[in-house]
Amino acid sequence: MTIQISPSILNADFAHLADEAAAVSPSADWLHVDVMDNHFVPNLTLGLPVVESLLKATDTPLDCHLMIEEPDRWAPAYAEAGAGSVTIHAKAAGAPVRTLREIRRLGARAGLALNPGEAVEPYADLIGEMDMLLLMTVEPGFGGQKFLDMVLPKIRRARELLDSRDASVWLQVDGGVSAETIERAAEAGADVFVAGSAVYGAQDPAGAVESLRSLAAEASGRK
Ligand SMILES: O=C(CO)[C@@H](O)[C@H](O)COP(=O)(O)O
Repeated sequence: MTIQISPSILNADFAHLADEAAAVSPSADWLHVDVMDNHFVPNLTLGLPVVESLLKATDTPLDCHLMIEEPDRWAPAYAEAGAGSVTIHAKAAGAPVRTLREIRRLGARAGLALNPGEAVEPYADLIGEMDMLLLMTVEPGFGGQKFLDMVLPKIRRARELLDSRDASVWLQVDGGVSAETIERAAEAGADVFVAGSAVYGAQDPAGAVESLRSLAAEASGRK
């Protein structure tokens, strides 16, 4: 599995999203879009109209992370609009299997997300329904939080579980990922890294993406 970096635009300048996308586009594998509804998480960000505009403004595929209630109702529209990946939260979904299948049917990669305190084992039977498992390494809602080391054992368990069922499923981590923490997450088995402040807080966002990629590749022994 190759190392992939997905800069989070939560930490970008929302008044200049097209420019912010362009600032990482030579290096980033994805652009991570945090959709928050102020119900599932205590923050409100953006929704489908902004995603539709962003899709026209960049060639970098969008990795839409839905931190919303009723993802079963809303997720298909993001896939239909052209997002490359759509991730729903397991505990918010009433019918996760149906929704993951619908996301795939509409041509996007389907992701399932777990908060730091949620175990991975109850979702083992859903592995065949997903293209990516997202393990939050902070409580969802805000950028700039501290990486939670307590999630590392879960990353290791998830990696083993995924490899034993379907090694093609990506393992994403999101929250507090930086030059100081990415090696620990990569060693534990993550292969897709969301980074907000570590990229958009840097003088050279594209350079920061490349530095993170090198650190993760070195730590994991993968390219
Ligand atoms: O989903 C979230 C926060 O809920 C993340 O995507 C953050 O936007 C990541 O920001 P940093 O922790 O990297 O600053």
